[in-house]
Amino acid sequence: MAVTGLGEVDQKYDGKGIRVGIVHARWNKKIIDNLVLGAKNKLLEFGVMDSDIIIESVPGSYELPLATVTMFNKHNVDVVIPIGCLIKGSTMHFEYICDSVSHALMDLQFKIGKPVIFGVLTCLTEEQAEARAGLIPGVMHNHGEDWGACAVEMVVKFGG
Ligand SMILES: O=c1[nH]c(NC[C@H](O)[C@H](O)[C@H](O)CO)c([N+](=O)[O-])c(=O)[nH]1
Repeated sequence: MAVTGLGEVDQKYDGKGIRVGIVHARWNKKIIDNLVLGAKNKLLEFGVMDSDIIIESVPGSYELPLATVTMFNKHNVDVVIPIGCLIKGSTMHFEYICDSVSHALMDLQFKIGKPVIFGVLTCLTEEQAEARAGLIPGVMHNHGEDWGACAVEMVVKFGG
C-alpha cells in the first residue's frame, strides 16, 4: 500500500529491523512536535522498533542537510526523515532556505544511496502549517504520518 497523496496509507509495509533517523528543526516548535510524533507513531505502527528510531534536533531547517549526513554516518540508519517548518516572512529569507534545503536533501539521496524523505513544510501562513501538522481538527491530516509510512516503503522497496 503506498501513501495515496491524500494522506491515507493504503498498504502497510513491514518495518521490522529498519533503522530510521529523524532530524528535526526547532523553529515553530508546536508544529514540529506534532509532525515528529506523527512520523514516530506511524513508524511504530509499521513495526519499526522504538530502539531503531533515532531522533536529533537542530536549530533550524537550514541545518537539516548536514544533520542528515551525520545521522547516516554516525547512527547507521537505513533512511532519514528531516523535519522542518518554514513559514514565509516579509523578506526573501524563506525562499532561499526552501530552495537550498530542498535541493540539498534531494541530492543527498544520490550521494549516499539511501532514502531521504522530504519532511519540510514550506508554508505561506502559520495556519497552513498547523493544518498539515494535524493541529486543526477536520482540516487536512498530520503529514508526519505520511513521511513515516513513506520511509518504511522506500527502505523495503529501494533500500540498500
Ligand atoms: O526552520 C526554520 N528556520 C528558519 N530560520 C532559521 C534557519 O533555518 C537557520 O537555522 C538559521 O538561518 C541559522 O543558520 C525559519 N525562518 O527564518 O523563518 C523558519 O521559518 N523555519
